[in-house]
Amino acid sequence: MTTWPTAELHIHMEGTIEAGLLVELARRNDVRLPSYDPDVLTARYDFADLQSFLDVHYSNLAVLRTEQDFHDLASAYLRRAANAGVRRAEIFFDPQTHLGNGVPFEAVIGGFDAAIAEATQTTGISADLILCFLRDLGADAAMETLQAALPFRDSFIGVGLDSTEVGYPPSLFTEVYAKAAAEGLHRVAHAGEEGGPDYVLEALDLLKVERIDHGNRALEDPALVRRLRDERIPLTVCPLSNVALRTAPSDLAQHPLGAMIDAGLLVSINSDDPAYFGGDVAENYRAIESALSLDAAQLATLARNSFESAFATEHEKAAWIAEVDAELSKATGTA
Ligand SMILES: Nc1ncnc2[nH]cnc12
Ligand SMILES: [Zn+2]
Repeated sequence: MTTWPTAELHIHMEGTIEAGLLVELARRNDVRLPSYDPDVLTARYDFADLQSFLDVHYSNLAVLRTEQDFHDLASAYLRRAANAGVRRAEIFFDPQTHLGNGVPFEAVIGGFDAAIAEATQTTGISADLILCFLRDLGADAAMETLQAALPFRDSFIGVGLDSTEVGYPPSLFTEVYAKAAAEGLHRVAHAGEEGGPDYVLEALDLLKVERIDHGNRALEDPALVRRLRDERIPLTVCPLSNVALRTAPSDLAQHPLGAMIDAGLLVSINSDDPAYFGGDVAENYRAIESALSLDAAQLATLARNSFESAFATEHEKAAWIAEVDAELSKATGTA
């Protein structure tokens, strides 16, 4: 099977913490875990919904204490990503979680920045950070976080919105996103993962986002689907995440990606929190390929979509898209 060159645009750095590293960091920092056996920890990753995942996820993040920890987390992800075909990664991080754990911004950003610079040197991967606000902590906390982050403005390219969705609509964050736009930051938001199509509309109209993370429930509103198609608004879709969090049917063949492709939407394939949901981005491509019986041309379109949706230069995107085209020629024997 082909490993497609891709951009990974929906990936939470904290959600890449494999159980082995989790245990290593817990021992390093003397933090209690329910078990110190990575297999036992992984076996407990069985989620009823988004919130039940978030509870485990945030609790695990107590193991991240020092700049070295953040460096090691990012290095491990970037190495795996490069092996999974990722040429460009736009990586979410949740500073509020770490600030709440008493870790200074400098340690988080310092560790991530160093790891990204090293990975770019060794693997050629291109990567940038997107600072996410935890929507359940509210708009005032988000604004404070943005202000606290501005001294590190050069270390991230945009802002996002994640965590518990239902009950925390995008409209709450209008002012924060306006401030981010004024600072020249890109804007994305999780919407339509558990929340309805109205959350997607608010993210577009009030937050002026450039991409929607997930967006599955947009399909419930035909006028919104037409708008997403006509305006080529990217959706960063996460198939294995949706199955693991039960926001899509357990049979991947029923995943809304098929309908999104049929509707002509600008969809890309992503892993979300690969340490918890059973696969990296390449495994998401493979799972979707077999569940939806996609052919090489359709997979190449998904890969091209990911680059088209990325916050990179047109020159970089064209080079990556040429790699996809070369891979397609190889896969179809037309090289
Ligand atoms: N899938 C997801 N939805 C919302 N917040 C998240 N944080 C990490 N993964 C998330
Ligand atoms: Zn996500």
